[in-house]
Amino acid sequence: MLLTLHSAATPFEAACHIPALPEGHRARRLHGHSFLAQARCALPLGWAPFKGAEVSALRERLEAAAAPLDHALLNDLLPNPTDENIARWLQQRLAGGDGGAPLPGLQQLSVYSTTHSGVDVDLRGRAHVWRRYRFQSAHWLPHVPPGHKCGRLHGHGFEVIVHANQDLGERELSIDYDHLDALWAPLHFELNYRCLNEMPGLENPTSEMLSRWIWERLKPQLPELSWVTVFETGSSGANFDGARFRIWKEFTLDSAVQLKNAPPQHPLASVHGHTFTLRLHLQAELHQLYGWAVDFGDVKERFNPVFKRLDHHPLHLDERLTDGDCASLAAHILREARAVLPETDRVDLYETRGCGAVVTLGDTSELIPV
Ligand SMILES: Nc1nc2c(c(=O)[nH]1)N=C([C@H](O)[C@H](O)COP(=O)(O)OP(=O)(O)OP(=O)(O)O)CN2
Repeated sequence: MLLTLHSAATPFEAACHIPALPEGHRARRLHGHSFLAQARCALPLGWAPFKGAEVSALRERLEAAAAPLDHALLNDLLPNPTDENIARWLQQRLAGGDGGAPLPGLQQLSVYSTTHSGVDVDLRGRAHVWRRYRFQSAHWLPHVPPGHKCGRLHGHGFEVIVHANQDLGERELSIDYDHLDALWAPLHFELNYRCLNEMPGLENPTSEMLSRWIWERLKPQLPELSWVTVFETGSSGANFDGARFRIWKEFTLDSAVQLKNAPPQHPLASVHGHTFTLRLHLQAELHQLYGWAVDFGDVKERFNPVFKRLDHHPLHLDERLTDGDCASLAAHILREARAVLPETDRVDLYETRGCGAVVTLGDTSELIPV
């Protein structure tokens, strides 16, 4: 069954200190962040003023709920303004606690205090904490067909996101990211400024193999670990959750749109455009020899005809598209992608950071931070 989640995000600038942390901890001191709050919702039909206005209406609702946080001292509103507590506070306001209309279908509320850390609270109230790390390494893929560019020694600025579900363990990770940093530090030491192929267990260092290698090292010490994300490049990567691998490839689409159902004076009724961020997600068994689910290069090549029909085009003039809103476009892209890449089970499409839609045939738990 196809599930559509609409997504909206709003930034806010705020000061805070966290008295619940131990004496001497840096975050007990007054400090500040450029935060981002993001809501993902399975909105019922008819919730927005017109079909296609879901993202803008959701953004307005989220902005209203988050307004008191902007340029504020968060401790005036919350005694311990951790990312998790801010997310729960926003969740409660979106449920009608701020006097506004209760937001239906809220699946996930995320708060990121930085671009490298954040917390997602799901509809059952479970907190998922994530933290992003980087390392600089070389590798080559020894089993790829002759002439494949990844068979040559090359390198990447790899990024890893460690995702933890607090329900799986005892710790309140969202209050103190230092525990994750301490567990990551020896892995960073092993991986950074190295050639990955020389490391035991990484003789074929695809993103998939690397995500499993990291999982196997972290999980015994971090029962909360729920999955590991490896970004091999800015546009491609893999997730491993202890059982299955998922990969994604990201594209940018620069296209014009116009919403069919917008009333004449509404801004969305005029021809406008976006640099869309499009992410295709695929699930497949690992190839025995290559050690990957699907080659990122193949994803790009097989998807290219679909991409070319959408990129630098006026999408509102394309008769195959029902409308130009993110959810309609993402549903169309998922259909077209599956015709050439049947392993595709999800499409994320954002018109601006955090604002867009996720259309999926699979589960939505593995949401990668925007
Ligand atoms: N499923 C996988 N496919 C590929 C992997 C991998 O680990 N898993 N690795 C590679 C190469 O190492 C390559 O460096 C990365 O591939 P790709 O995303 O194609 O890299 P680009 O940055 O060159 O992508 P562009 O979109 O063309 O810029 C290959 N495949």
